Amino acid sequence: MSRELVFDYSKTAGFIREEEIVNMKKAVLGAKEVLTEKTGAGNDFLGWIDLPVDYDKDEFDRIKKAAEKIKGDSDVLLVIGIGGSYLGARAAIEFLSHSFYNVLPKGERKTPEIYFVGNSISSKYIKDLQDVLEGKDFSINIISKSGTTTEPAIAFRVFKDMLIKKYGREEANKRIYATTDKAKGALKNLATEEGYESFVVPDDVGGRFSVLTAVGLLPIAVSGADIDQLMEGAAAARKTALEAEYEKNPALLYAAVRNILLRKGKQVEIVANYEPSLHYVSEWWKQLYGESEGKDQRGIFPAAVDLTTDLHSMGQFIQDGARIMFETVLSVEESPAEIVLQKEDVDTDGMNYLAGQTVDFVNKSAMNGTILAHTDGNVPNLMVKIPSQDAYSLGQLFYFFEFACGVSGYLLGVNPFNQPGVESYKKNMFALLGKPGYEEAREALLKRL
Ligand SMILES: O=P(O)(O)OC[C@H]1O[C@H](O)[C@H](O)[C@@H](O)[C@@H]1O
Repeated sequence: MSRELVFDYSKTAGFIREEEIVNMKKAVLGAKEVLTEKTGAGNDFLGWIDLPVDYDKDEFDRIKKAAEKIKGDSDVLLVIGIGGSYLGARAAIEFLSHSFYNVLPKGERKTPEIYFVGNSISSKYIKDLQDVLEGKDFSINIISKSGTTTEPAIAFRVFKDMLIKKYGREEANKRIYATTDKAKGALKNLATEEGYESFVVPDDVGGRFSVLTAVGLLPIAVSGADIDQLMEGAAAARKTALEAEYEKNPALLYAAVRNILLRKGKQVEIVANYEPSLHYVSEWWKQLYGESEGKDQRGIFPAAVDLTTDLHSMGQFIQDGARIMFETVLSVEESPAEIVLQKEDVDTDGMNYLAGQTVDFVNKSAMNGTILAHTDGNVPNLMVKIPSQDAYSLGQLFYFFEFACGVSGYLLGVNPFNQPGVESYKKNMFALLGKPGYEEAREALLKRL
């Protein structure tokens, strides 16, 4: 079986004519050139394009060493970050690891349980996590490119304090790993002062494009996943994205098709998976496309469903509600597990007709049936075929989506690499929190509350 990721838009027939794809070629190749020649808006944030082949090898080795240390001295790794500083790692770890922490697959070495915190400001969540840590050895990976984001900074205060109480400051500092800017920001200053081992988020890589830097790689390595394979998969997808002709280039075709659909009024893209372990891949994708394209009153709204689960809740709307969406299915071609259904003596539940079939056959039948039902219901369908649930395939998937996102953003006419809109809530929050310098805004807001 081929190891290459496949983009299949054959189920858009009836919505898009092949001629329309041909007509987009010039614009897509133009957008690709703007991206790769670095002549467009946001061109100081394109470090991710060459990351899979041009990364800091010394740091990569340090990441592996740090991961080994954490595996050796910690039952738990806390990953503190938000947005692009946690979604990629979480997507990868859930995609690649066992679904549960309380069992150990045969022959596998126990790796630390990994919990994400700092991605919300929930007292209950923090307290519950403190309960989990009771009596356990743990380390912290605090991740913030800016080093000043409120949510992770709050969580870091709480868990750093817990770490120091448990181990004393000196040992605690050896259990803290800071991934941040190479020179600036509050976190960098703290890391320097306290002597935390530090990893760098390169200046020219924005948060949502940073999964293949230390941001993603350290937690992913701690989970036991193969980060060499991840980078190799990404390098393969990079080669295809840069070199393959338009007609055979998954990233370029995906960018073309979604922009054609948008221009036909399809303003929502629903990414659909059929594996619970892909839930956070969809979340990562939502940030990538939402922050990159949703600006200047433009963009496709990125949504996601977990199927078949959500067919029993959102399925009605997708099939029959306002016709504003298209669907992009993430299909894992080969399931890593095989469960065969057994025949029962008395067929009370009427399921004996499936005896001898695998659960994955049922899943794929549900998927194929749903795709046809949704296209019958006027929801154009795109498909991203992921060869298998391994690090190489995931590396390809990450890169494919990133490259397509850059091209798609330029096709749309926006700067795909900034996120000015995110600041608005922060300003209000700082004012309400009483942060120095926000006094005037505070007065104005309090009147409105
Ligand atoms: O890594 P940080 O600087 O803490 O940023 C974390 C996240 O929050 C910001 O507000 C941005 O909207 C995201 O793009 C970013 O990934």
